[in-house]
Amino acid sequence: MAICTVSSAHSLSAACHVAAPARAGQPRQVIVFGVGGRRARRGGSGVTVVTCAAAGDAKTVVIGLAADSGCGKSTFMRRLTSVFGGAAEPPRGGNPDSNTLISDTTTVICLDDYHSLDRTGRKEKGVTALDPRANNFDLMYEQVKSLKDGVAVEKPIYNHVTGLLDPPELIRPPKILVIEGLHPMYDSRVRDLLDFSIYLDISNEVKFAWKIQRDMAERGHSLESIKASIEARKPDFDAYIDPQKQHADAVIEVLPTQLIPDDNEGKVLRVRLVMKEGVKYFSPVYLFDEGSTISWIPCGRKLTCSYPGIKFNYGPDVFYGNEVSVVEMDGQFDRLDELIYVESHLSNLSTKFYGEVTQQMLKHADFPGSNNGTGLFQTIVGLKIRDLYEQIVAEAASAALQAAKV
Ligand SMILES: Nc1ncnc2c1ncn2[C@@H]1O[C@H](COP(=O)(O)OP(=O)(O)OP(=O)(O)O)[C@@H](O)[C@H]1O
Ligand SMILES: O=C(CO)[C@H](O)[C@H](O)COP(=O)(O)O
Repeated sequence: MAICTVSSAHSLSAACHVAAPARAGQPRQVIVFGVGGRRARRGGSGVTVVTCAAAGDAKTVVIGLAADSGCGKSTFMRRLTSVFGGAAEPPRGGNPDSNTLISDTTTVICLDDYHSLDRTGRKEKGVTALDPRANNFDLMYEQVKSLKDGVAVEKPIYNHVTGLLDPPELIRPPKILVIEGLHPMYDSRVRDLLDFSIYLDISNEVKFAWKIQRDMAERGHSLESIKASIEARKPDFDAYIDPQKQHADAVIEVLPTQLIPDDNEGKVLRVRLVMKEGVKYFSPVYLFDEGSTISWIPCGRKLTCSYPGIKFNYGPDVFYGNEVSVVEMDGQFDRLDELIYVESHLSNLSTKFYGEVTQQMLKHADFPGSNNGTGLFQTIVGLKIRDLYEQIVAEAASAALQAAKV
């Protein structure tokens, strides 16, 4: 057991580095005397015991998922956690309005919890939740860093029911931490902590159609109020949220179909999976032949398609100055069990067995987007994240073995 003093209650992870040199296979405990910080000000003793990870332990892998509200983040998270098995649930016995979801492998935290202004505060100051001034990026950085370093944190909770900031909840370092919300890639310090980042890019037309579906059909909002809310958010969305996509390792773009001329129903979608080249532990998926440019209509004997059919495109491209590979699917599946035919023509899927993508899609056939490219590409990215995690763990284990030999 080592002893040290830190200048802020949020620097607990630093204590692990200064007080006890890491040894392979040996977790260490450090007693920390905090000389300031919130914990001490709240009347706490200022003394904390921190358990630090052993050298060679895989650090928490951190994934960032950015998107506007109502753009499918929760649906994507359900697909991702399902890839690892086990159900994701809010912290047991905690705040019923917690935004956190915990499963055996993953903890998903919602960055709305780092709003520094509550609903009334934003109204008084005339700022939206998308505005960086309504969010505490220092705390976001410190807590994500602590979790990545293997140290538990007391994370605030933004209560969407009351619009207030509730007392914090304890978050322990998981194997995989997903930070989802409006700003996972906005602050460069937080961005640098991410092992992989995804941006869900929903075009305005489609966002509007989904908002109507949820907020009008399911929540009783009027068409006018939905339009007004989208319009009110747009300037801040364009200024602070949308630019984050240039930093993403994978972008899922959701656009209106090009198979139906002047379609304005927004039911059939064209979805593009844009994958950055050269990202550590991530190799882009391809269709038929890596690096080539391909247009493929799979409809016919092996894939049933009704109007307007299905079209895939694949090829290299440049996205915000970065080399990327893009797989695109326009249209929707009639029969999900036939998806295996499409899956067998895609390579680098990081599946563990033949047909795993199809199996995952069939398992969640009731999730929104299961009959089109949104569900398909979210599932594929979920498998890629599992693969990335397994590579990082294997590398850490091999480093620990090396260290033990030395
Ligand atoms: N792939 C999809 N295809 C069709 N509709 C979708 C799709 N994904 C989401 N939706 C629609 O958008 C709504 C919001 O989805 P979801 O709850 O996953 O988004 P969210 O980003 O987590 O939202 P919020 O941040 O507001 O909680 C769903 O109720 C559904 O109507
Ligand atoms: O953009 C959002 C992310 O979910 C919300 O609008 C923001 O968190 C504010 O929430 P609420 O409208 O419940 O006060």
